[in-house]
Amino acid sequence: MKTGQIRQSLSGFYDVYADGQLYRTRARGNFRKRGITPLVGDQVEFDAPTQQEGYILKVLPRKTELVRPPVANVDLAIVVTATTTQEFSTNLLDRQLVALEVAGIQPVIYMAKTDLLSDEEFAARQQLANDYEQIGYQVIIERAAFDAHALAAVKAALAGHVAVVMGQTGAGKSTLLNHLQPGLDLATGEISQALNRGKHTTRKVSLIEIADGLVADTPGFSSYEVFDIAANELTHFFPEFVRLSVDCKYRGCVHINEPKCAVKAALAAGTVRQSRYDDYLQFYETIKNKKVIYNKKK
Ligand SMILES: Nc1nc2c(ncn2[C@@H]2O[C@H](COP(=O)(O)OP(=O)(O)OP(=O)(O)O)[C@@H](O)[C@H]2O)c(=O)[nH]1
Ligand SMILES: [Zn+2]
Repeated sequence: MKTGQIRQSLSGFYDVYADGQLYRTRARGNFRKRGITPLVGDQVEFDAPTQQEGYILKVLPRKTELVRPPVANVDLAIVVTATTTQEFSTNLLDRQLVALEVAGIQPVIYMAKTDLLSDEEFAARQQLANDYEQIGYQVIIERAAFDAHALAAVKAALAGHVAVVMGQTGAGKSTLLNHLQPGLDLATGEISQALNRGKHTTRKVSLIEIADGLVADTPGFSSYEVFDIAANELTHFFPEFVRLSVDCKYRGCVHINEPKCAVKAALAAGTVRQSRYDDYLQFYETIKNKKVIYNKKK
């Protein structure tokens, strides 16, 4: 028996990487009955008499599980964010960041399309990037799109991680992936369409090695409309609020109507970004109004 990682899945076959090579395997017959679908990214135990005829015996517990793309154990997401005025919104960025925080996936923000900005607009985006770095997020922003600096920064961020590239339709996900892996030849502007054809579309999903990391070759995207959390938990997914809230007077303070709230004090002092607080309030209301049922997974 060997242990390895599924690097590609295609029509019932799973290519498992172990000891420097790939083994083509299938899932055991009883997996389907038990409702187990191996995913790319899974760590598995398998038997393989030859490199062409292996069987997956067991899927080891997953750290994370994404639906789009269907990849397990992703621990990092490159959030491709188009910076042009028409496309950029802090609200969308914050929604993506909260969704990733909830999923337990570390975000890295990649500011795309900076070449389309005026110097003034670029300076404003740099300021914004600074604010997000203060919060604790890594932000990659370069004046020239896809120059050596920007790509080197992305590669360095990927090291040691299983990553996925995400972002809005048209943000530049495929373009970034193509730059990271020349030869990948993802059709730009077509990925979302392909994904939208329906959940039954069987797409090949692979993890590709880039520098010292692994990246899903299929970008992910989502509307990030609802978070699977209760409104009073939302504060846990704003890292700057987490740090401040130890000084809120009330335990469990949600920083809205409570007196002596450290988050509101920081907001008044200008150390918390107004747009972050506004987005927090909006998400809070959305979660409340949708009466999202809190179903804790563990
Ligand atoms: N000028 C400029 N154009 C870019 C940049 N990144 C992407 N684009 C263009 O923006 C359009 C959309 O880029 P894609 O890479 O297809 O975007 P995507 O996020 O993969 O989009 P979907 O597949 O629809 O989800 C394409 O026409 C790209 O050429 C950039 O950094 N600068
Ligand atoms: Zn508070």
